[in-house]
Amino acid sequence: MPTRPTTRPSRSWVPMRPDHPFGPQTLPYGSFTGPDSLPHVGVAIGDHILDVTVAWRMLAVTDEDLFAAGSLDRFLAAGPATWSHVRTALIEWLCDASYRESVSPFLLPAHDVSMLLPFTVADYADFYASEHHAANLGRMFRPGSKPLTPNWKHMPIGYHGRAGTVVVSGTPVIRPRGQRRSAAGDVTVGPSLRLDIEAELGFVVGVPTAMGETVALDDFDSHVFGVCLVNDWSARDLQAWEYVPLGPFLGKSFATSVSPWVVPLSALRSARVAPPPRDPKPVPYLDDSQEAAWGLDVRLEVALNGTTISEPGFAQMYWTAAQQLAHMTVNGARLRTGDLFASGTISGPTKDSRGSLIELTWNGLEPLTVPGGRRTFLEDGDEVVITATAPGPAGTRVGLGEVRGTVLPPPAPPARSGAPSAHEGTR
Ligand SMILES: O=C(O)/C=C/C(=O)CC(=O)CC(=O)O
Ligand SMILES: [Ca+2]
Ligand SMILES: [Mg+2]
Repeated sequence: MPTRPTTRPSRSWVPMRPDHPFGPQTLPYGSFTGPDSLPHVGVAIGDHILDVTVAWRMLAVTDEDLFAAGSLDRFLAAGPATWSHVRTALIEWLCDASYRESVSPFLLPAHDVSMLLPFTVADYADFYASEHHAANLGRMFRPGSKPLTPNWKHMPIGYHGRAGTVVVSGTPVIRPRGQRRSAAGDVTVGPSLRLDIEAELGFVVGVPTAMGETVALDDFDSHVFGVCLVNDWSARDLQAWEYVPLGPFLGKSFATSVSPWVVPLSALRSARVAPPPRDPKPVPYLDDSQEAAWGLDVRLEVALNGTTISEPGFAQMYWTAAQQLAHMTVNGARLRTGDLFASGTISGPTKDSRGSLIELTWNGLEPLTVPGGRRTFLEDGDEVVITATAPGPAGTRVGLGEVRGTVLPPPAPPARSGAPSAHEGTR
């Protein structure tokens, strides 16, 4: 385990409450619509956003216009030396009061701006790294079999998702349509009747690899820039009918929401914790017993219509992000800047730490009561907000912000499908 740095980050001269999760210990990066209506890169500081696209041009003593395009893409690709150089400059600008006059003009009130998807999502993969979640889903999807499949403790199980439907927090989620099979065995087409959430962390790749290259466990920090929050919306009825034999397809490809802020790994050093013990010992490329292996003590909160329904903790995840990246590249598949891989649903051992509704309501048998009524799965109009924080240096908290989404009804089916009633089923 690496030692925890204990130096307190300097206070910022930007006015904010002292325990603000977006204090100078955090400095997450995002993209927003600037005053000129174009995308700009911003860094959150308290309740403000520093317009980095403009500030970098005016203040940085470098020719490199890293942030001109208004997305994080070029910065992500630039790699660890640049990430660290920029963070050092930002800390100086925002904590050294002698910069107040030169930097203040580039601060905007955060509530005035609209946030954009922070980077171009290249490939999107989603893992399944919580033992509690995997066992719960196994019990519900495969009753009569062992909860964990025989491969689960040998490799981080995952699937490739749909990068083009990754959306920024706040984007409405349209209830997906698709095939589902009733308990009686009838196959119908219609809006999902079992729309669910999955509370996850996403890891954002900056530095690419070439085809054939692999990323060893201890090379993780050379490639991965930071972390965001993910809600992997899931249509459980579509999923249950389609997933054998190739895994999730349309049940998870219609929308995946991410938080607008990407928190750099360097802000999460105080949140590193030892991963749980693994039994059996993983194969050599996944064996981190000789490495400075780490999980993250990120604590999430899931709210449905304004009421907290779960508080999952990331620290107990069985597989680490470094093991996931090593696994994802062991076959030589290349990484691209903007690859996003999510942890899998974060569920703990207790009922109030489960990261999906299918677990919280035990497959719909134990409804929850929230504003709006009793819920098993999501109704149209429901709003889900996932927030998270992690320990920062010297007693501070590092905020990961939030990922938010409201469910909208699907548009009417195309007219040429005729009278929908026979196959639409009912909601
Ligand atoms: O066990 C299954 O068949 C399905 C599991 C999931 O739906 C989980 C999934 O998408 C991965 C995760 O988020 O943990
Ligand atoms: Ca998932
Ligand atoms: Mg998804």
